[in-house]
Amino acid sequence: MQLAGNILISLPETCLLTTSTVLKSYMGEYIKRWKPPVSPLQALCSFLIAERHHAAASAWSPYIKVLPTSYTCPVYFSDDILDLLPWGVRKKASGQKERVRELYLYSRPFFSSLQPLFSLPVEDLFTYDAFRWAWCSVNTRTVYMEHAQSDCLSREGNDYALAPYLDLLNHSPNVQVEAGFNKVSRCYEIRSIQGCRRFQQAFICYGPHDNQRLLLEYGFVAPGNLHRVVYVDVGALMLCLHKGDKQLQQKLLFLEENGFLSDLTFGADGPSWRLMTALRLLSLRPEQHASWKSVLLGAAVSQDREEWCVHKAQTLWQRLSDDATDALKKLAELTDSADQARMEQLVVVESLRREEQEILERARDVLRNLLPQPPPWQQDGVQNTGR
Ligand SMILES: C[S@@+](CC[C@H](N)C(=O)[O-])C[C@H]1O[C@@H](n2cnc3c(N)ncnc32)[C@H](O)[C@@H]1O
Repeated sequence: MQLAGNILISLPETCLLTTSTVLKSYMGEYIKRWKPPVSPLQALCSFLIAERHHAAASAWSPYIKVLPTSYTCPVYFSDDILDLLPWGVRKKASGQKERVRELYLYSRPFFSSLQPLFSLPVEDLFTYDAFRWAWCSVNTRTVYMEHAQSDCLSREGNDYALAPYLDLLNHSPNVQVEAGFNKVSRCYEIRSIQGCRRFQQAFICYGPHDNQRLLLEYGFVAPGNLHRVVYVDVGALMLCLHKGDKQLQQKLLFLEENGFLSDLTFGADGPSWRLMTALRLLSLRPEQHASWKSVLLGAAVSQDREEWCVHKAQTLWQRLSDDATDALKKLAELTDSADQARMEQLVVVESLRREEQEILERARDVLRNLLPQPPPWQQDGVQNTGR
């Protein structure tokens, strides 16, 4: 039985951990005094680290105790595991790791100012490891809740709320919910719209995310995700292009200016429209310059250019497929000597790569059908009788 329209969970405002909680706490005065103001994210991370240290003495202890002690998000990955990711998400993950470390280094003077609150040296408490844990706790578990800007905090987004108990809900791409703070009941409410069934595990949807985004932000992959795709990066695209094309740079610039050099993908239903459109533009001969604009609007130019595009898509497909197979081989080698934490990270990466392989398998069949089929007597296993 569907639970459409029913409230799945309603959490009173007093149970939410937000920047208001932090500003009203023992840490509030320190934050208010600090210049330039710390960001809402820094404030929440600092508070989580301090509360974890206070253990049973903290009012938030029942919550902190059930938080994961470590995460399978890429900020925890060592370089050899990052190297197993597809190019685009690897680049984003490395950037994210760098930003978290920079934020930690930037926050250290503020952490030092908190020394009067602790008997232990703050350097032993506010370590990079603790900061990374707090950052992942905020990044993977907060719900969106707008707050009024506070003069004591920097102007960066102040829309985080840690919501104990409510944050136990896992993600499913197949459900629809409505979530938000109800100003009348003063509760954070999640209402089921579609996909939740009585007596079954309740899921919520974190957003229409593909698997790379889920891995990057939440440290997991959803098998069979209806938003799953395999990305084609510009580097791979360049490798399969004809270097003798004198208009190549001009074409690439034109594609970039029109937003056609990103989000080029293969899905289970084959190469995306954007990928085929970019290839179509790249396929044009010098004398077809007049067709550039119409191609971006979806026009096909000629049968031989269409075939060129499908062949290039097949070359790209092969590269992506080889890359996934290669990564899975290397992954198997690392698994042999992995401890539990690394093993959990490898399982997530393996799951991403296997999903990729499955998408590509399906895309291959679609690609085959895009080429004109040879007459029956030229197909494998069919004898031409000469009649
Ligand atoms: C808001 S928490 C959900 C509760 C979490 N499962 C727990 O036990 O604390 C988000 C985290 O749960 C995990 N998660 C959520 N949905 C998942 C899913 N469909 N499959 C695997 N892990 C999932 C991921 O580790 C993610 O970062």
